[in-house]
Parts: sequence; structure tokens; C-alpha cells
Amino acid sequence: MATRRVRYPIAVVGAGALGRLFAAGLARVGPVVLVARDAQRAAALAQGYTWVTLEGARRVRPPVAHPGALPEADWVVLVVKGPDTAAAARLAGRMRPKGVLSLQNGLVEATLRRALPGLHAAQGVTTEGAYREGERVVWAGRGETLVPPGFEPIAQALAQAGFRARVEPSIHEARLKKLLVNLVINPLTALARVENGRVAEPPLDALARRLIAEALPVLRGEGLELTPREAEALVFGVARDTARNRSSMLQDVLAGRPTELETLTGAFVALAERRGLEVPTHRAVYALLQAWEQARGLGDDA
Ligand SMILES: NC(=O)C1=CN([C@@H]2O[C@H](COP(=O)(O)OP(=O)(O)OC[C@H]3O[C@@H](n4cnc5c(N)ncnc54)[C@H](OP(=O)(O)O)[C@@H]3O)[C@@H](O)[C@H]2O)C=CC1
Ligand SMILES: CC(C)(CO)C(=O)C(=O)O
Repeated sequence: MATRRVRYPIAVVGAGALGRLFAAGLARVGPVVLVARDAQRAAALAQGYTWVTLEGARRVRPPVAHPGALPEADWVVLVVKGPDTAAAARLAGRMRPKGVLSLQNGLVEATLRRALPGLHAAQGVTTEGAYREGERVVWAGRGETLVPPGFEPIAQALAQAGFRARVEPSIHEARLKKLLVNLVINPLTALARVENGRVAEPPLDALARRLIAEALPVLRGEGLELTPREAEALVFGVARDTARNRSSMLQDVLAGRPTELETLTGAFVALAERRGLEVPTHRAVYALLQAWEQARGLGDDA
């Protein structure tokens, strides 16, 4: 007789920085399972890990699963890097969820829908800041998590767990704003090997303005109504607020890992092409980073 799989209200797929952060918080208020990439990583995580917050460090030990021993889940939160989106989404689908919510950067909704036909799958936005130091996860900056309508149970669970989280009816606009920020800060910091704050200072600020000016007509076509002044205030505001941070793309480049180039600049250049709009500066940063990835044999499965 087939054994019934355990069913959790929430599963988090991707036991990296954000996954560990959300699972640690959610585990304080209810059942949650953290799904690792494989059995070996799951076994290490099952020993627990350290969650570092401003209030101090605590040991947490949420239940852990892996593709060979997968529970079911009502709702799945997907937090893997862009190149891993399709594989992780297929894994999420195997948990027979009511819905799959990505909180990744970049544009991944099309990949999600292709990987999960017929399932309720969408992308939200988070500005939480977290990074890993070995097995530890450091909650580096308190942000906000916006989820699309239809994912209320996830917003409620995150809010109960102490995260700032809510349903955002204009989620499309929120995603496009985050995309604009990432299209400027991530490639420039990765190419120049500098912290975020330098994007708002000479000489990079001029290049940043060029990227913003090229991006606006494309994003306007997608529904983002921002004047150049508002767009610059948004991007330079984030650069200054996170001045001492290393962007995720810079961290990937420094660690020799694949970057999220394809779901950020790659996806954006494809959008521009569909609209017949020229984005030469985005194409230039795209080619430079693609060349860096190709030279290291780093690819993309999305
Ligand atoms: N960290 C942050 O502060 C923020 C991150 N984001 C976005 O969130 C997403 C995740 O970022 P972050 O947590 O930093 O990334 P990490 O690289 O720290 O974590 C990603 C995790 O996903 C795991 N993974 C990859 N493929 C699979 C798979 N098929 N099944 C299960 N697990 C898998 C990786 O495993 P392994 O370790 O084995 O590679 C890794 O542990 C990105 O899109 C990022 O841009 C957005 C806002 C803030
Ligand atoms: C907002 C920003 C640029 C913060 O570092 C980010 O999202 C990233 O690094 O990917």
C-alpha cells in the first residue's frame, strides 16, 4: 500500500540565504519545510543552522526535505537563483501545491508557467537582505515582501512570523521597479567590482543614468509610469541606502558562480527587442557579463 506523504502548509524551495531566513522565521509560528537541492545538503541542514538577527544569534532546526524524499505542501515559496528556476519549479510542482510563489529577482514568471502548466504560479518581490556565512544565515537588512493577490496565506504566514509582508494589488509595477533597480546596480557593480554606493557617484552615475534612460521606454511599454527624475531617485536611493552592500551579481562574480544575468538583463533585452526599442548600453553590459560567464563555462537552465 502506498504511504501518504506528509503535507505542510508551506514549503520553501532553495535553502540559501533567503530560504534559510524565511524558513527560520516561519518555523517559529507554524510547520514549514525547507527543501534542499539534494540528500547530502539536506542531511547537513537537518543538524540545524544559525540565524543571525540584529537581536542576536539563535540556532534553528526546521524540518528539511530533498528531491528524493519530498513531502506535499499547500503553498511553495521559491527562492533559488535565476539559472535554477526551471528545475526548482518542477520540484515545487511535485509537492502538489495550491500555488507556487517566486520571490526571486529578475523576470521568471514565464519560466515558472512553462515549468508548471495549469498551476497557480506567480512572482512577488522582496527587499529583505540576507547572506550566508558557511551554515549561518545573516539577516542583514529588514525589507518588505509583496505578494500578488491569490497568495494571501503566504503573506499572512510571513507577517505572523515577523516579516513585513502584504498582498500588493499592483504587483506588476512593484516587480518592474525592482527590475529597474537590478538592471542598473547589479551589472555595474559586478563589472566595476564595487559596492552599491559607487553607482550613485562619478564616474558610474553617468552610465547608470544612460541605463535608466534606455530602460524607461521599455518598462513604460510594460506598464511602469515613472519620469526620468523619479526613476533616478529610485535607483540612486537604493544605491545609497545599500551603499556598503555588495550586490548579488557582484557576489556571484567574485565567487565564480553563474549570475542572474539571463533573468535580469537577458530578459530585459528580449523585451526591448519585442518592442523594437534600442537598448545599446544594456546590450553592452550584457555582452561583457555573458563573455565572463562563457569563459568560465557557466550556463543557464531556464
Ligand atoms: N539574498 C538576498 O538578500 C536577496 C535575494 N533575492 C533573490 O532571491 C533569490 C535567491 O537568492 P539567495 O537566497 O540569495 O540565493 P542563494 O544562492 O543563497 O540560495 C539559493 C539556494 O537555492 C538552492 N537551489 C538551487 N537549485 C535548487 C533546486 N533545483 N532545488 C532545491 N534547491 C535549489 C541552492 O542550492 P546550492 O546551495 O546547492 O547551490 C541555494 O542553496 C535570487 O533570485 C535573488 O536575486 C531577492 C532579494 C534579496
Ligand atoms: C537591491 C540590490 C541591488 C541590493 O544589493 C539587490 O537586489 C541585489 O543585490 O540583487
